[in-house]
Amino acid sequence: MPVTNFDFKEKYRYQNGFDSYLESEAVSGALPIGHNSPQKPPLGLYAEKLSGTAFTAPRHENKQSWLYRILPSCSHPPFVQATPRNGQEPVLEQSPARLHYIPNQLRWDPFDHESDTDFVSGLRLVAGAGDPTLKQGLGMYIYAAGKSMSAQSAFYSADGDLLIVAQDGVLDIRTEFGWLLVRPMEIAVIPRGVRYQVLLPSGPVRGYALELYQGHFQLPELGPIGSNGLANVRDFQAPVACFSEDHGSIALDGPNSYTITAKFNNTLFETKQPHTPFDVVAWHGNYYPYKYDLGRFNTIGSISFDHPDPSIFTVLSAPSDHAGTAIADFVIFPPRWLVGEDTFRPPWYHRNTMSEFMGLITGAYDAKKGGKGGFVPGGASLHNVMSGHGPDAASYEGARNAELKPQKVGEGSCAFMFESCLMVGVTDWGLETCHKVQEDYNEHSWGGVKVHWKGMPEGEKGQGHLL
Ligand SMILES: O=C(O)Cc1cc(O)ccc1O
Ligand SMILES: [Fe+2]
Repeated sequence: MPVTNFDFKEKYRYQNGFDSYLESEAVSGALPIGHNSPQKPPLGLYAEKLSGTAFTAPRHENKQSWLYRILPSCSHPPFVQATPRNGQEPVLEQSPARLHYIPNQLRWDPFDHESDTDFVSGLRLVAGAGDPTLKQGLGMYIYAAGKSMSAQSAFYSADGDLLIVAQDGVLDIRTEFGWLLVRPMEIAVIPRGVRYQVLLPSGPVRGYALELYQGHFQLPELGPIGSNGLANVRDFQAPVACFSEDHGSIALDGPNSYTITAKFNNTLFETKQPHTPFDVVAWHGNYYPYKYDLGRFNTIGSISFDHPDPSIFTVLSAPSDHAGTAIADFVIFPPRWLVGEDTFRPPWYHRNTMSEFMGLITGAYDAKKGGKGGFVPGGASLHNVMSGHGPDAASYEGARNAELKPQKVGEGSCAFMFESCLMVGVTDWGLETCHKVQEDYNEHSWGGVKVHWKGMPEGEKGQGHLL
């Protein structure tokens, strides 16, 4: 029987901090002191470095971790392209030629739960931009899984960092660095290359994910807000080291074999090895998986007038090379007080040079009706570059006529947005195969917008500027 070092009370201990330099050892003395790679690391472990940036990246960007493990991760036979399992395959196709770039506003009904998939086979690329081979762009996913990944398996992506937004069901994520329990209203980030396994302790799961092909998520600058607010550094949680001792002694295809699946240029490859990939006894570094509870977000807004830009609700931001312009911002709309005087309080009508993919974790969104055919938990919308959008007609009329008392909006609800500076293409799956696109989205939302124009003031009638 494989031996693991955790007792269940200890399993979900975390270390706190964002982009911190952390260290953790499951057995005391496993971390070398004053060295990264001694001639013989403690306890007979191998030292292995995991780089999340170029060796020469500037210090403030540099990301790496040192793992002290029973066997190095290279000890496996060559990868071969994975064959479909029970016809259940993830939908990952992202060649720009296969994506549909369309200016229409799109909205999806809640995506289906699935029973036969695990986290990997249940990944569906809905939309994306760029190319993982060039380390440019991003992919936007829905996941729906009904089964845990096999205890003898692990997955990693060479394509990017994966931000997971849990919408329904609990994910128990075993990583090389230790465990993360991710519940609805929590998010997790699994950096490029980190091996992990997703277990479902309480049944089927569904949620959203964003894969970032370039750079890493950062906390947004706070500017005049000051040194606290929005997502605070100490509320990000990283695992503690936790390992299995199953270093294997039987044949590669024997019952004790571990399957490692790699996502490499949006194609899955597999290999089998006799030893567990979860054999990291200790680690130190600033390149690690982490989770964050969205309930801890310190929401900030206007206390005078006007509706501010949604950038004040940014949890994490992945910048492009151009200051202030993100490849991906992860933005949430949590419960908050609105007090603006003489203000139209919901989002204004707008067109944006950025593209906006939105999802709803729970509850309702203040600019859109819920219910059948509306914006519903587990569904999504996409307002691409310069596609006009804003409150649906009923929400507009409601807010236009509302008495402007202090009002708590979004109680018990949370919508989110993946906002990108890139034009986003939609996959065949997102447009056709999923059968969730709402054909009447425009009509349903804006078909009923009324004319409120009062006509030319008396003295102006008949003037030449009306053509
Ligand atoms: O379109 C949306 O619903 C998202 C959004 C919200 C907001 O408060 C301001 C701008 C914006 O794009
Ligand atoms: Fe918008």
